[in-house]
Amino acid sequence: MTEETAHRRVIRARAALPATCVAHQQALIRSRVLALAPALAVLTLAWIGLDALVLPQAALLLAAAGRVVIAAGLFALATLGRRLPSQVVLRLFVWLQALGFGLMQALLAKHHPSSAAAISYGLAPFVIAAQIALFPVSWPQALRLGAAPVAALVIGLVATHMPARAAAWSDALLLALLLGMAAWICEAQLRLLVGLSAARDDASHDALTGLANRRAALERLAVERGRIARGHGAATVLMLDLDRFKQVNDRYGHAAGDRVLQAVAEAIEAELRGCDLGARFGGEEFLLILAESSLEDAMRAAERIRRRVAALAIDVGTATLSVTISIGVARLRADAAIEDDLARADAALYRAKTDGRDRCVAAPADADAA
Ligand SMILES: Nc1nc2c(ncn2[C@@H]2O[C@H](COP(=O)(O)OP(=O)(O)OP(=O)(O)O)[C@@H](O)[C@H]2O)c(=O)[nH]1
Repeated sequence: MTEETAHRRVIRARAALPATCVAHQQALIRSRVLALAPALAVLTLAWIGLDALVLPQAALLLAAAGRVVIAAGLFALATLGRRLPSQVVLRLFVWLQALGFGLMQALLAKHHPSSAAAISYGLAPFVIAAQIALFPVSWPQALRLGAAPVAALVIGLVATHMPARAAAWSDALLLALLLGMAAWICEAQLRLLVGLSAARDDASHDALTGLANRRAALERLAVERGRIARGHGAATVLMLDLDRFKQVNDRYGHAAGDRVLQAVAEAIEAELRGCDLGARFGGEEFLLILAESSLEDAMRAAERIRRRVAALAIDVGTATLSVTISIGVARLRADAAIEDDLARADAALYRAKTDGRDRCVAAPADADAA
């Protein structure tokens, strides 16, 4: 199963989980398993020292061999986990421990009955249940993961012939309680993550148009400029402004103006590639950052956007409106401040306005150099 498929499954299971949140969730799950697995492997090996204090020689050999196998599995998971979907990594993590320690207890019970209940093995289901609580997954997912410690407990109880005893029922009850609490904590973590993702989204997006906001655009400009300064590629900025937009507000009202801004934003978005960024930079001003594009590429893109917007028929309830835009285009330069390049794009936009609007103009220095 690919990471993409695993993502889709999670989204289906939790319809409200936004895609950005799923990415954070997957990253958290993976990083926690990759941090825990080697630590548990070392602890598992170190426990052989304690086994030596309480187990007879023959049982000790079996226990040590089992612990080495489990630790090797955990180390392997820590190494290979980066290449597997994080949901798979998490399932392997809990089932490896559950089956490993459960089978260990069963083997010890078979060959060395008095050693079976000795230190640690009986604790494994409870420790695994507590570990599940460390992951931000939905409560149904947490309960499904809970099948692993339940299996470990059943194997242990059957192997030590305890099912009929009161202690077995209290173990089962304790495990159910722990799993319920783990599921609750998992769900709480997931909700926190959803809230955090939404807050991050709000901080970087414009609420009206859904485009990036000014802050996100400035951050992206700094990244692009850094790339250019290191000699990687070229980038351009497009400063875009609606023509005579005040008249739209004055004639049709602010709500109609907002609808126009949304329609223009959609048109812009439709023309951008995945590597570009479209941002609402001010009231009716947009800033587009085109990655890996020369001035000629940018002028072609600007013209496409201008034509697309001019062709819009925007239904604002009381009327269907057409609007035009003017665009100033400038290259990002390695040896200039970002503010200077923005000022050049702005100057080109001003030229487009004074030349009659509904047109694209390249910044003078770029046009000369091109
Ligand atoms: N509906 C709406 N209007 C906005 C928003 N932000 C800014 N505006 C309006 O955008 C208009 C900008 O008008 P001006 O700067 O005079 O420019 P213009 O009418 O577009 O004229 P030119 O740019 O010269 O073509 C003002 O009426 C602002 O109130 C917004 O979020 N929603």
